[in-house]
Amino acid sequence: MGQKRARDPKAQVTEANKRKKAVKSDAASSDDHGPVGVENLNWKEVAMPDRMEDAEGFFGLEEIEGVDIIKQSDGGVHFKAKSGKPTQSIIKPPSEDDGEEWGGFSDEDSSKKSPATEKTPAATEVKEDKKSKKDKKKEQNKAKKEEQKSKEQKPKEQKAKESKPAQNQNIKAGLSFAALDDVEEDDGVDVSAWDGLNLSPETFTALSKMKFSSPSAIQKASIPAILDGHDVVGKASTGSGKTLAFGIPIIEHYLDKRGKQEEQSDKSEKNKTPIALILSPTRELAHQLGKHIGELIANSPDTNARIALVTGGMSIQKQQRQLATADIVVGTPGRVWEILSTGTGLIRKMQKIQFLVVDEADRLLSEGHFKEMEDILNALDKHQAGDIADADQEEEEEAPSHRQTLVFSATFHKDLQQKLAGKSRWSSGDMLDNKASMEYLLKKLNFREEKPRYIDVNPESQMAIGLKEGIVECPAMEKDLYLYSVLLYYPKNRTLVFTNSISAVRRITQLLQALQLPVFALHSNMAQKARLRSIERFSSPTANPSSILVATDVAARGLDIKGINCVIHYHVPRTADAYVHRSGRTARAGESGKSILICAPDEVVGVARLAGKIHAKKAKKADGADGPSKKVPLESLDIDRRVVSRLRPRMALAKRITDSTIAKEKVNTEDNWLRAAADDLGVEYDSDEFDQSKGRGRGRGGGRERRDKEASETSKSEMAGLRAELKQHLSQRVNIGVSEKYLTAGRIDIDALLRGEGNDAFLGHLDPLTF
Ligand SMILES: Nc1ncnc2c1ncn2[C@@H]1O[C@H](COP(=O)(O)OP(=O)(O)OP(=O)(O)O)[C@@H](O)[C@H]1O
Repeated sequence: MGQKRARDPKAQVTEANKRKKAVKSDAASSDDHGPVGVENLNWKEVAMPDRMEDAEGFFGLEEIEGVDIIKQSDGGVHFKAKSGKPTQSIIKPPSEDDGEEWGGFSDEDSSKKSPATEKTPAATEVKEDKKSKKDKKKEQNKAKKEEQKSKEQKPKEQKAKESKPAQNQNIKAGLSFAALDDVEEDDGVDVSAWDGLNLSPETFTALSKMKFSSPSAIQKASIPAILDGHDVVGKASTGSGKTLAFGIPIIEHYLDKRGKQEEQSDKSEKNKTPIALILSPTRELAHQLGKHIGELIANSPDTNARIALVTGGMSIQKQQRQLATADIVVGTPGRVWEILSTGTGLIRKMQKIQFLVVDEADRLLSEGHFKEMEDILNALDKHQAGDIADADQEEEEEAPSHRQTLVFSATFHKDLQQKLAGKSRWSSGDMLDNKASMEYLLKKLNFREEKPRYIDVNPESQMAIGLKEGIVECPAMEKDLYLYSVLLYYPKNRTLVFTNSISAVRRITQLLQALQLPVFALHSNMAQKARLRSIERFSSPTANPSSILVATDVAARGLDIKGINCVIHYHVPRTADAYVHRSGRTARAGESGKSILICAPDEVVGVARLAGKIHAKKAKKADGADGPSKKVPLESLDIDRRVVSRLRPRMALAKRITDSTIAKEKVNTEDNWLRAAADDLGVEYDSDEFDQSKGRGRGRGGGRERRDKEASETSKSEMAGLRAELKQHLSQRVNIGVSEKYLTAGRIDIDALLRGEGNDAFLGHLDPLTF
């Protein structure tokens, strides 16, 4: 099997590589050996940003330097290397032959392959004698490892050549371009800590290249159980590697299945069925899951598993095309169901999946996703279902599921946890309330085993080990000021600010922009491309290290952005789970991070209760006492009063600018709306008359309307004045008690100031916050 895999590299890409090899020697010697053809020029692949993966039909880009183009009298074009002789090639109109670069998503030439004899990975597999299966696999792995070792001893040059096909294959899979950078094979780390997990050499190589030297606790516990064919319910803290806990076994299954198909010469694209459906509650998370598993594939030699991303906000036709040849489908329930229900036979294909993964299960199985989840789960288990028309008419028939169901989250509320762990019985009854709906969906998951393996690697704490939690108390009307102060206290931190509403995201983003901070917004009313763009700008390694993302809870779950040092809860989260997930955007994968709640006095009691709930087990253990501890593990952070008072004038100006901009936008939108309505009714619209009639109405909201109106009436010159004044403030450091006349009077470390050390937002000594 190993040999076959070694032979498998895609002919197309190998061709391209051969071409490149020829080019390099041609180009290098063009001076000596005469002209080179257009296809033989020294083209270099251009690394594409991740978001290009969504560009319709855009496959890749190559560039070339140092070539002169000479026009001929017959209309042809010659090439000449700048320092060399003219070349002979003539640009031809594109012909079919020129299409060799384009592979798209159905790039394999299925006509060359023998017809498929689809072998469904059925429940019988799990009943196989596990011991003999394991022994067999161990032997295979040993052989494969030896083969891999001998490969690794090949000269570096040759290895580099071999790594190319894997790169291009993954471009075909439409995933992370970031992962496609050339990785030197000997750049990997020692991965012997993964030895006991019975993984393939391909996965070992990928883990080594990804520098994952050892499995996380959830990976160590879940991977063997999943490889052994069990249903698994996995609970582990945020950022602890749950994605690969199910991603690795899926890829292992793919490699296994591909091996079997190779043995049977069964490679038909047409009869291909996906092996896994991974459901996620948000689009961003689905993209990230695809990207993360895509990186594993990209780093795994000769592995060409294809991932289809099926989320809203993107072209449905493209997703349908991708889905037809996908090995792994990652999506949000709404769009997945939208595509499945188009009646093109996809349901029948999806019924053959080996893995159903429900990520962030407590969210997916609760309100909001009920209808689509129910539809998807029903469709997966319908007997002989072809398309939705058939499915609707058929009698619902329950059959034991052949697939494995994998359910993961950092939080499972108690009831769900007990049900999943098989500790309490399903109740039948009224399906209308939320709890009953969840129970109903749980039953619909249709585990293949009576009791799934329940793996909880952190029963005591849901929070990441490296996370510090703090609380800043402030007057209710001064949250903006305190938020700004905290941001200035931690100037070189990448910070995620959570609010409870879209309008707050908009307002705070504008406010911080007015204060010249590098800030981006994320909420569900933004267009999908804008959402992804915000995340990309915020998370890019080249982004400002002080970048701020202001978001609703759409960013609370699952998002894995490297280098977030600080999470600020501008609004107190509505539930304890939301607090856990929001805070979990920092201190990931063993890193450290801070989570800071900004609290008005009347929110403090609720916050203490919330924190007590989250830390109850840990506190109980520490105290050795019964019941929740009174000690709340949130550190109280004291913001220096001088800082607050010195920042007040800036904030007042920034607020006036922001309020006025927002009010103007609102008035314009309202005005446009009323004008359109008046047009529709065929009446004349008079804004003054309308304002007067509004003014006659009394009651709630009148004050705000008046304020909005006043703000919207700030003239252009007033706005310019406000902006100039604010600019003036922002051009100076915030002086916290230093005489600027006598800088050398001893209260300031001049050397440090000249070296640019310390917090350059302030002038004078500032005690750092206690964590
Ligand atoms: N074995 C490992 N060693 C080091 N880093 C790892 C390992 N496995 C995964 N990671 C990294 O850990 C980070 C978090 O992983 P992942 O997103 O899967 O966490 P999670 O448990 O799903 O978090 P959440 O609950 O927030 O969704 C990722 O950046 C991933 O690359």
